[in-house]
Amino acid sequence: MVLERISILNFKNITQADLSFSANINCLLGNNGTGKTNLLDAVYYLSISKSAMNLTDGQCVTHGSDFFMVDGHYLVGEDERRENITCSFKKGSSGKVLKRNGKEYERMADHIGVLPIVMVSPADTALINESADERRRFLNGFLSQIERDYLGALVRYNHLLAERNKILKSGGGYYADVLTIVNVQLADVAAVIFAKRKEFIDKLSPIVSGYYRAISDDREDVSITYKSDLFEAPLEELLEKSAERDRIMGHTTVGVHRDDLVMKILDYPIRKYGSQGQQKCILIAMKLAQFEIIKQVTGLRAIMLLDDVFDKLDFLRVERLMEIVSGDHFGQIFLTDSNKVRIENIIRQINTNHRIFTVEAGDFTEI
Ligand SMILES: Nc1ncnc2c1ncn2[C@@H]1O[C@H](COP(=O)(O)OP(=O)(O)OP(=O)(O)O)[C@@H](O)[C@H]1O
Repeated sequence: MVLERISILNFKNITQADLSFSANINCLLGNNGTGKTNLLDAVYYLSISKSAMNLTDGQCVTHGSDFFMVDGHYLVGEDERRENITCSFKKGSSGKVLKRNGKEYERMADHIGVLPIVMVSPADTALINESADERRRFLNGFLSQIERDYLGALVRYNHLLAERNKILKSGGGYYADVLTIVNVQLADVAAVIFAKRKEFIDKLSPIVSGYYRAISDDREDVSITYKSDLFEAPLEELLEKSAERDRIMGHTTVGVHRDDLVMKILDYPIRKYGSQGQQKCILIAMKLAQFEIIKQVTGLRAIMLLDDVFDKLDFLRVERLMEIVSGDHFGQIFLTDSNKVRIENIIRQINTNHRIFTVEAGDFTEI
C-alpha cells in the first residue's frame, strides 16, 4: 500500500503542504519542533481517523484557524486500486467528516482496517513503563484493524462491565437475578475477546523474538506472553467465585479488562532489567511483528511510520533495522530524524528508492 501524495491545510503547525512520496523510503529531516511528527500524524489520521498523540480533533487545528483538512491519494493492494481519503474538521461543527472516494462514512469505525498503518513512536515506551491499560490499548488498536468483530465485542464488554459495576455499587433486592443475567452476557463476550487476544499473542510472540534477534544480531532473547484471568476458568465461573468480593469492592475484580502482556528479556521483566536501547528494540520488534500479522491477515503491506526511531539505538541496530524495513518484504516507510549525517549514511547503505524532505516551521522542502 502506498500513499502517493498528501495535501494538508491547517493541521497543527502545517498550514499548507502538498507532497508526493516515494513508494519506499521517505525521510523527514529537521530540528526539534519543526513538524516532522505532525506530518506522520496527518498520515495516521487518514488511516485511523484520529491523532496518534491522543489529541482531540480541535487540538489538531492550527492555532488561530478554525478547520483542518487532510487529503491522501493511495494505491492499495496487488492490483494497485486507487483510494482517496479526505478527513476534515471544522471547529464548532458536530464532528469530523471522513470521506472515501468522495463518499462520506456514516460510521468512522467502518474505515478502520481499510488502510492499515503501524507507527513506532517515542510515546511507545508507555507500553513498557506504564500500567496494563497501555498494553491493552495496543492490543485493542491492533486487533480492531484486522478483526472486524473485535471492536464490537469490546464496546459491548465495556458496556456490560459498566452495567455490572453499577449494580454492584447500588446493591438492592433485585441484585442477584440481574447480576446472573449480566454475568452470562459478560462471560460470552469476554470469551470472544480472550480467544482473539490469545490467538493474536500466540502469533505475535515468536515473530517479535525473531525480529528482536535480527535487530540485535542474535545477541539477546525476548518473550511476550499473555496474562489473563480467563486462563484459570471461563468468566462466568470466575464471576460466581468473586461475587462476594466484588460486592464488597463495588466493582468487577476479574475479567478481560485486567488482561496484560508480560515482556521479558533473557527471562527477566524488560521493564526492570532492560536497558533503554533494549526496551526500544523490543518495541520496534513488536511493531514489525504487527506489520507482519496485518500482512498475513489482510494481504496488505501497512504503511510504517518510524518517528525518532534511531534515538538510543547503537549503530549496528540502526543498520539492521534499516536493512529489514527497506527490504522487499516491507512497503512504504516514513521516518523522521534530526541528524542529517545519519540519514545520509542510512540512505547510502540501503540504496533504495527514497525521498528526503527537510522540515522547517511546518514547511517541507524536498532535497
Ligand atoms: N494546533 C497547533 N497549531 C500550531 N502549532 C502546533 C499545534 N500543535 C502543535 N504545534 C506545534 O508543532 C510543533 C511540534 O511539531 P512536531 O511534534 O511535529 O515536532 P518534530 O519535528 O517531530 O520535533 P522532535 O524532533 O522534537 O520530535 C511544536 O512547535 C508545536 O508547538
